[in-house]
Amino acid sequence: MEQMDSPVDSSSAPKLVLYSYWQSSCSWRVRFALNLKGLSYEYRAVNLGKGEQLTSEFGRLNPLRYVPVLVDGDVVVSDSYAILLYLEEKYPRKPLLPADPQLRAINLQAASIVSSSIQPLHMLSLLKYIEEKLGPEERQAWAHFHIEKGLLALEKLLRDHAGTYATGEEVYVADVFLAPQIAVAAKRFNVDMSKFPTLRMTYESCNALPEFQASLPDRQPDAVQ
Ligand SMILES: N[C@@H](CCC(=O)N[C@@H](CS)C(=O)NCC(=O)O)C(=O)O
Repeated sequence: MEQMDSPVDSSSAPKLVLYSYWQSSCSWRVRFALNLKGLSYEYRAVNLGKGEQLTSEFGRLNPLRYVPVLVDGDVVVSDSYAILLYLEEKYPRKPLLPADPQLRAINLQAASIVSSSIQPLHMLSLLKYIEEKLGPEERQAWAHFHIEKGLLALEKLLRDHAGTYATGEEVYVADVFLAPQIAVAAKRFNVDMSKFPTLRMTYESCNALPEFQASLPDRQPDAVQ
């Protein structure tokens, strides 16, 4: 596994370690959140293509064998949703959840739709399985159907709350989960984002942020150009 530093400020201690894969949207969420909070971290690449998640070393960190995993001293947290909530409590600067209960619930709901009802239905291992059992066309049709279903729900959820970002004028956890998901939908699965104007607009706002730019897959140390 490669070890490199993230491009963000290096003043915070103790040093956080993020196990990540450049193309993983779940890892991307955490990279974006760490950057928004201005937290520096050591990047440890886990090459999912080469099966490095299956090593016994990685299995000790996350028995589910998925990235991301965050290590903060003695604390090991896997699952991007749990990591986000951990970061929010441990490092409250630049809050990623709003104080208003309704807005907070909408942010959590949006993050949950991405992490429970979209990404798990197009994850690599599942799509490989579908392709093996049913063929490449079914793989693409399955992914498209579930991504569009989730994005439509998000479009409806957010259209009355969005401002520059998903729930107003501040970047919150809804954006942290949405922006990588939108990029993957459009670039990897050719989803037509013009059907989701609110989501597309929030993506463009995130894309303009240096914290998001630094979290892009091809800016990571393990990226293959
Ligand atoms: N709910 C988990 C999902 C983690 C997950 O699915 N990670 C993917 C990359 S985005 C993975 O490690 N896949 C490896 C595999 O499918 O073998 C999270 O949000 O962190």
